[in-house]
Amino acid sequence: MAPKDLPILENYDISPVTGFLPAEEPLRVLPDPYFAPWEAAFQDFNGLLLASRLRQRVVELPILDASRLKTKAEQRRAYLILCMLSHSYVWGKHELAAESLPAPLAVPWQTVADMLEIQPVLTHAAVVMWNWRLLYKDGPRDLSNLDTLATLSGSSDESWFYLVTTAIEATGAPVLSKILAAIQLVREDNALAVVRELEAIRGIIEELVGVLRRMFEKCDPYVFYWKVRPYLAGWENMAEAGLPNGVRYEGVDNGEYKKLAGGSAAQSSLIHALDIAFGIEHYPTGFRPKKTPAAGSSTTTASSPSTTTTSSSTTQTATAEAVAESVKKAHNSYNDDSSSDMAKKAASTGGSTSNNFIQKMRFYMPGPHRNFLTHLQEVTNIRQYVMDRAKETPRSVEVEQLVAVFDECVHQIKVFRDVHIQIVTLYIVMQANRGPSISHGGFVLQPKEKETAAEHGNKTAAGASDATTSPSSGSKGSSILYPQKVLYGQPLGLAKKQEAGNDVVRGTGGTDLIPFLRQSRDETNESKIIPAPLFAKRKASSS
Ligand code: HEM
Repeated sequence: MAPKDLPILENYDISPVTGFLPAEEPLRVLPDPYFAPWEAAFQDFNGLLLASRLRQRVVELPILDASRLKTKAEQRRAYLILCMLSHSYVWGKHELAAESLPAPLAVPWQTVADMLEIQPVLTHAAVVMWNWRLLYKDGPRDLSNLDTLATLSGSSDESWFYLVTTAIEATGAPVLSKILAAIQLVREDNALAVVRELEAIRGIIEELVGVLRRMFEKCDPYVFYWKVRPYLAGWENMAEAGLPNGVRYEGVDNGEYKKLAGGSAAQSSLIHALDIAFGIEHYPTGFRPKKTPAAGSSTTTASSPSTTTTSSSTTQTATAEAVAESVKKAHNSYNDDSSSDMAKKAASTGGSTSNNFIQKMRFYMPGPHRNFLTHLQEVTNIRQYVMDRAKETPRSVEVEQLVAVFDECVHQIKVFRDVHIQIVTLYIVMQANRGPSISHGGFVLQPKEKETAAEHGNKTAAGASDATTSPSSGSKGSSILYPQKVLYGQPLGLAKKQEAGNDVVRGTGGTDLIPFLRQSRDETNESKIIPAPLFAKRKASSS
């Protein structure tokens, strides 16, 4: 049977030059004056939020007909506006979270999300891929020439946070054509040419690591954790933040609650494409399939996630639908299960599960990009080829080179994940452990804390204005000099101080963050053809 055709990037809304980023700069304003009320609210929304008047402004908005958005560029601009206004509305500024989103936002948001085949919740696509402009029109898409169109907090730290990620997408763009070229060369059994493509890919991944490291330069971890991250949160696993059921979208699906995860670069199709190209598989946290290191290679005893097993004879559309369904199932199932339950389930079914957080993140990508990943999964062959050639005895120089460069690529993805873990440790774990520098963490007091304060006869504690004499959940009194010692009960949103002795910090999807990220890194490392310890030894001796 003839192998399935390789995907053509342009058919999936992907540019060979800019990758998953649109080839043209995102629109700075919607051209149709009909949408002027949205643009006006968007222009003012940072100020309205600060003045606690955004919610009032939102309910005054008309319910506009989003089907009038004709081009993809217009739909993306509208989606960005509606994502930022809606997350600002739900989380507020020093306000209790709102569990109902008014129709002027909810109705068009759902319509635009359907048009883009994405979810009506803030995503990586909104804030990273469709939220940039070039400072100099003819300049590069890198950190010397990029600015954001909007931020939720109005801070340059938030801009940098998005722009580093935008620059990663731009830097990684050429990798997509090279992956496809390598797959074609494998089909032609042209090992030497595959080596050349992989060398180029290795160089690009190294560049990605370089850009990622620049996060530390201009994004302050405190600002990120306490002022930005709370707004990126979605409404899944947010009971503690006051949204146990998610958010009701008024005028949509009979006003049913939706539980949707918030924005995360785990939704970056670029990183998913690299994982697929190099055969890196991820499993639920706590569940690791057994490895059988044989002849310098490693194979998993667990069956692959469902996306890897789709028959290549099915039509592209049917396959895309099947996989969309499987991603949806992974999403729902992930919502229902804790990661340890999933691990048990995975173990009891011989490891056959696709309920991994990373897999679930495809649900939050734009439809064409998700479909591209599905197609790529169906044709990926590089890893299998390198493994097969590695079994040859004796190995030719060419095969030695092939194995070495394949492992170098995987190693760079592993280094990317190492740096990412350092970032998450500084930007999330350490901030959560230190606590906020104002005692209420910048969040509104919840009624029960006010009552508790009143019961204690401490009048000033009920207001957030005086941090010097307030009671806290943990310690007695505080000093304005050492405010980080004291928190008023549970602050809202994702930003919260860790309780002493509790070292579990959770991600937006409810994952136990560090074990999840470490496992993802280790799964990468273990995907080398030459087992990782041997690879390290060889690398040390060659340098
Ligand atoms: C301040 C910077 C960053 C922070 C604090 C951060 C935080 C996180 C967190 C908490 C997760 C766990 C999943 C979740 O709950 O969303 C995650 C996953 C992930 N992040 Fe980031 N991230 C940052 C920057 C980036 C950048 C620039 C990229 C580049 C594309 C990236 C790519 C990923 C990927 C691919 C995952 C999925 C896990 C994996 O594949 O190993 N992150 N990140």
